Amino acid sequence: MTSKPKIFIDGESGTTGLQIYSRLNQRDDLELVSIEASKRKDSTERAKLINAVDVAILCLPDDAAREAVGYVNNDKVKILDASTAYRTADGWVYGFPELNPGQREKIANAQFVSNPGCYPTGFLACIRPLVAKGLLRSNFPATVNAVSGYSGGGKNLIQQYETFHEKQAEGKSLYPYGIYGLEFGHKHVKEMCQHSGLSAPPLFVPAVGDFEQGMLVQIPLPLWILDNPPSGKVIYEAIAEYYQGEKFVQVAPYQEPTLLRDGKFLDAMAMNGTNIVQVFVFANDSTKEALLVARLDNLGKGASGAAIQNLNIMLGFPEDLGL
Ligand SMILES: NC(=O)C1=CN([C@@H]2O[C@H](COP(=O)(O)OP(=O)(O)OC[C@H]3O[C@@H](n4cnc5c(N)ncnc54)[C@H](OP(=O)(O)O)[C@@H]3O)[C@@H](O)[C@H]2O)C=CC1
Ligand SMILES: CC(=O)N[C@@H](CCC(=O)OP(=O)(O)O)C(=O)O
Repeated sequence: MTSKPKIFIDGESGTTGLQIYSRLNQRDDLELVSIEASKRKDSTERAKLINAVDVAILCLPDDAAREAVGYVNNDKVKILDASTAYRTADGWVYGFPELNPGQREKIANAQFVSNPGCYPTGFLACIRPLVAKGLLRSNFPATVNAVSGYSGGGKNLIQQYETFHEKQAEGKSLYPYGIYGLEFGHKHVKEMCQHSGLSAPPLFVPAVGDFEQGMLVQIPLPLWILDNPPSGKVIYEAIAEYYQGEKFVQVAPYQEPTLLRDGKFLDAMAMNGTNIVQVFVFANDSTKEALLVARLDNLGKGASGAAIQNLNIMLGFPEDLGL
């Protein structure tokens, strides 16, 4: 590798691509290679650039990402894919460094790394430690209720919301909070199942809200269905121990009311602009109920921040450079 690694972002003008670009553009330890605007979707030009850099970051819809991977003919080029296309594929390393012991080393040594999805990042951050430590059996029937800011839907959804905001005075309406994915089988379910270690797919109900960025992922735990239900404190301590020393996965103090706005509300936007996913454990031992919540910026640890963290690992740089 050259002393200044070359990076190409395919999809540089999309929501995820732009955020990666603006963070990398401030660094002088990398050389950003850009495609001419008029050739943005020109396959010959894209293929040429992909094979001419040290790392190509794909910030594209799934089909275009598959196309880009098909162009790779240089085994020295590393690919970091932000799309859903390869998150459960053989031959790819899952880019969630904190998820399992040894995951960082796998990312560092891989040619092909898939950047995790925003919702799966929240789900996996909460559930993986409990499955890995045997506190939840692998056939636990997990459910996930989650809300994302509208930037989670990329340029198209952003434009729909922004158009609505501009025309609001004319009485036009757009959903302030809407659940979706009601046919089930959302594109993230397989990813959540495979990387959590659960044997059955979680029942996942995503939602979008009228705020641009931010995300809450909730996993209710009806502990009374378990033979030996752990207490809330035991769950908290298991997760806190799993992520001890991690900078970008932070476990919030147990049942700490000052973390709630007005002592009541968990604000979806509090991690915006950071690469941190926060994990919360709420529980009532007498009713044997618990709730795990992850809070993250869907474009931070849910996309662009995670991509930069992975890029740093892939290049052998300190993991938190530029974050
Ligand atoms: N938004 C989010 O919160 C997250 C998104 N992701 C993933 O990142 C990827 C990109 O998403 P996002 O940034 O939101 O999407 P956007 O729609 O905002 O951006 C996608 C970009 O890809 C470009 N593009 C589409 N087809 C091609 C092609 N054939 N060749 C070159 N460029 C192309 C688009 O250009 P044009 O607009 O001109 O078509 C656009 O600039 C997706 O796979 C998504 O799943 C990951 C985590 C979170
Ligand atoms: C609000 C919204 O529409 N969100 C998108 C998920 C965001 C995304 O593109 O998925 P990744 O994070 O896996 O890339 C959706 O549900 O399809």
